[in-house]
Amino acid sequence: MATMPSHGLRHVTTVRPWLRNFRSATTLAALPSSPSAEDSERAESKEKPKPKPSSYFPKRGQSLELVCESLAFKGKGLCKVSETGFVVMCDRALPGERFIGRVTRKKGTYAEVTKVQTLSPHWDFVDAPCEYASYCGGCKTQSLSYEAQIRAKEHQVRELMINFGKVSPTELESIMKPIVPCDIQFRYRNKMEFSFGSQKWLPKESLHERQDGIENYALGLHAPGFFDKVLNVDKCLLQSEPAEMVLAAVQQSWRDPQLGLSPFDVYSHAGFLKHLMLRTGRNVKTGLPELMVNFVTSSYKPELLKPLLQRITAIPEVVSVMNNVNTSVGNTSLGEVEYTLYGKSSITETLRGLTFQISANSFFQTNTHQAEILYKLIEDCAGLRGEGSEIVLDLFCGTGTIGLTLARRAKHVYGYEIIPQAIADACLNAELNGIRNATFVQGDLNKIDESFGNNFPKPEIVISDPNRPGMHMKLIKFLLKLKASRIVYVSCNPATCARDLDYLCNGVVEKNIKGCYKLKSVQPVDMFPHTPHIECVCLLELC
Ligand SMILES: C[S@@+](CC[C@H](N)C(=O)[O-])C[C@H]1O[C@@H](n2cnc3c(N)ncnc32)[C@H](O)[C@@H]1O
Repeated sequence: MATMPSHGLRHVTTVRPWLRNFRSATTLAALPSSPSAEDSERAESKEKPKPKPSSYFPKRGQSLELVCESLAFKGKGLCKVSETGFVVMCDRALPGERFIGRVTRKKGTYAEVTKVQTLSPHWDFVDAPCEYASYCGGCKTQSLSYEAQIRAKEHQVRELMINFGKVSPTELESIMKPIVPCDIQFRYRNKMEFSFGSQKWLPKESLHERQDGIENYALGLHAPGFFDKVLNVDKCLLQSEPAEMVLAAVQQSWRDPQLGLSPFDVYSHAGFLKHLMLRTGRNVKTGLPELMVNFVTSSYKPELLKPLLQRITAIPEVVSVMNNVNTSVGNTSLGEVEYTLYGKSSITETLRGLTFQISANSFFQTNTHQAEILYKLIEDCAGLRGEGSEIVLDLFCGTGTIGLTLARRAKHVYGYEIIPQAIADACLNAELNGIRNATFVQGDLNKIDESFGNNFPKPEIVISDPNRPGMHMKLIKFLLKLKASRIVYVSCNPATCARDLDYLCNGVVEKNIKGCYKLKSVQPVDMFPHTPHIECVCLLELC
């Protein structure tokens, strides 16, 4: 389908008042307001007086006609109620889309709506290649052109850096680099986890087709907001071709009543099959893909899996079939015990010239292609002299991938991580690559005390790659006291990233904490096309 014509609203870049509304309802509520943001808000309000958004609050169940202005937190569409400017967030509303939304939830100073009917479609429309795109929680923006997706992500980072990071717009202009797009927009994921379920999720219009028993079984992805319902999928365009073949082979046979297989039921806790995890790596000698299939089951009954095993091991890329047994009533994919049903117990992948061994439960960057680019950016920011004289502190090191890629040019790398298995993998990966100047330690970085800095020599470079909540204040205080020359902050959540950058640069006045860093660069990277996720690599230098 042809691209939809754009109109005047498309290039609106200063929509900051929503952040003021939105901020108080997020985990960032405690942030002091940004003078630069307030100044620009004041400037805007002088130009165009509007009724105070706080004086208006739509009722639950109320229908509103809305236009989505941009994408915000979690990729939700940001809209403002006409006349009042009141902020409304809507899942799956895309920029430019005019629609009727029904208010479902009031959240602090904004409301959430669900889309009832699209009146006119969004800008930059493209046909979504995946048949499940409009239901699946994975790819929410597949029908938005890729160019528009990355523009929206870049815009989001810019807004957050100005409003939460308190970087002035002029300064940001000189330090924020254009987002690095992902050249591969499909088949980029090396890991997919599908769930077995006894209740198939159906779109509203097909609910009358609901059947009982086997017909209601599903293997696929949880429908957004439903822990008990699974959207049955026969393919997923994000995974590799061999993984696609395995999924098809399992789908063709697992419901056969003669096999006696049943999905785990989250209510009755009966049933055998919990998850199907597919991981794609690469044979380091041949460069060809190799695949691990991991069945997560509620008990250990290998004879039940035998017929499936026969089918999937006929696919040449399958080199490992694992069985993680999780007997708990919960539905997590981590097994208490792990069995190798076929082939090897791990697969391999290469990243920045190093080899990594990946087992069923070890963490590894899910987009290997883009991780190469991300890690190169991190290396560039770290700016190691290469004489082997500098100490690197790798915080939130996972399986040590970043630290190990830097170890070649460093004197020593010290990595910290909370998950013991990840630390074990990091040590194994160091050994596998003949790296002896790296030490990985298990520990909770949210619980460090005064003595933390005694565990390693003073580093010149700190890499910090926290998960979504960002860094704990204890760690911020530690870094401000440590005063390493450079901090490379890698983030998968630009909101908490902007907050932490502000703390490191400007301190926290209420807590009498002084900042001592200067933000030198902000580089957004798109690791996951069609999803709301945004990665950023930021460089801070000691003032
Ligand atoms: C975004 S991942 C980064 C992993 C690694 N740097 C990489 O690139 O592969 C964040 C890591 O932080 C770890 N983590 C989360 N909370 C932690 C905490 N409180 N203390 C230490 N590590 C933590 C997670 O287990 C995870 O491995």
